[in-house]
Amino acid sequence: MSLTYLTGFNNEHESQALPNALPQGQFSPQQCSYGLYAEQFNSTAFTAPRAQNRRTWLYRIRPSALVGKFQPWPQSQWQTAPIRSQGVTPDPLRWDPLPEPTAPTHFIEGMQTVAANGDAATQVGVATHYYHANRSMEDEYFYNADGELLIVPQQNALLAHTEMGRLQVQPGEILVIPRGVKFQIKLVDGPIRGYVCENYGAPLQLPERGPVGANGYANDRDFLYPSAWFEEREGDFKLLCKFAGTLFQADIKHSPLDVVAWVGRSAPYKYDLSRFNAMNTVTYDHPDPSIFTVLTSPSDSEGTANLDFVIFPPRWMVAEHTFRPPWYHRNLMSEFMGLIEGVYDAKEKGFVPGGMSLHNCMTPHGPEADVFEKASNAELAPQRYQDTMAFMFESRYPFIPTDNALSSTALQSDYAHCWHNLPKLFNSTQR
Ligand SMILES: O=C(O)Cc1cc(O)ccc1O
Ligand SMILES: [Fe+2]
Repeated sequence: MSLTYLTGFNNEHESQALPNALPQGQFSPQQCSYGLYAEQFNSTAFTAPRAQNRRTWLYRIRPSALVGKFQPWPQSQWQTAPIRSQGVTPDPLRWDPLPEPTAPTHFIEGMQTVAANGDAATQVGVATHYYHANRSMEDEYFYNADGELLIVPQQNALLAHTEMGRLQVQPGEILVIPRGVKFQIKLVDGPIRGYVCENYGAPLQLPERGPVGANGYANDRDFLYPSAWFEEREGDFKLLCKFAGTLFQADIKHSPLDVVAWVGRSAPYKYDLSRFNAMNTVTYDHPDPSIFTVLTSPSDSEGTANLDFVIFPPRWMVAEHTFRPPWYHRNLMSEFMGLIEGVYDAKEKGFVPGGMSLHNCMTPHGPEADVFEKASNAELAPQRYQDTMAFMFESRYPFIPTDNALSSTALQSDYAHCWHNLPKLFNSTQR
């Protein structure tokens, strides 16, 4: 399917699916063209500073207020912080890909929470989820009042139908859906799976570039927003939502994806991770992974993110007289990782595409024993890391894994063994 997109991160985009549907010179005319209703959508406070303010004006067939009464929708696998878990542990954790559902399952039904931190009610922290879907959402629509969704497909493309239009996203690309935007996820070429970071905090933004200058990392122009598109569809549908940690459903007699025109900065967007302009050392030592930050959700403490979304893309490694893989380390920040494709440099075995790992605050980790041995003795010719894409959801708040994730058959019982045969190399008589 060929979709058209608008380019530029956080621009005030505008788009209309019918000519002259978008009012000119004002947002709220006495009567909108085509008999549309105007609706303001704010995913930041009215009074948020201009640079952070995200709002969109929607011109729609019916206002969002036309919806039935919400009732709880029993769906137990999507959980919300604060999480009370029996199994908190400072041990490093790693999972194989989670088992696929056997029953027909759409994107919201197939969302399983792996870990969460902070408290959604105070707009602090994030949750990490794993999704599977083997069927498209058809008569079900969804929005999340608890946070923004960063979706990282790992298997097969998905098609998002949203209030602002349609976006197709494949493994190697990401999709961000602002808090509150109504959407459906459709299958394109078979069952889908991947990762989600639900961000309860400040919306994701591009990190500063500092002395790197005016270019590099993720470039604004590579972020793609949808063109206006609408459904004029009536029937017996369900609007699902998550609010204050509970999933709800309401009857709705029309498609809520009925926005004919829109203008503003709060809209879903996608980004192709292969566009990331990686910076790295051309001299020596392994820099901190913050050089690979694609998007960040700041917290109230400068430089100490609620969420950093970091990738490990294909790249040249040229550091001289250097141990090139990640060093052994312990970190204030908590690190949740996933692998979209290929092999990750610190872990050649056991961390597989579709798998996950969790190294919480101060949990020591680093290269597995075989990688240490190999990298300590490798000839340091320039080397190209190819066909690989790992990522990290990094947060200042420790991730509390859910009981479901801790009792999953996919949890590896022997992960820490990857370091257990690191030899003692110390020899006080040999420098
Ligand atoms: O632990 C990890 O594998 C992620 C990571 C990668 C890196 O290159 C440096 C630090 C870091 O935490
Ligand atoms: Fe790490």
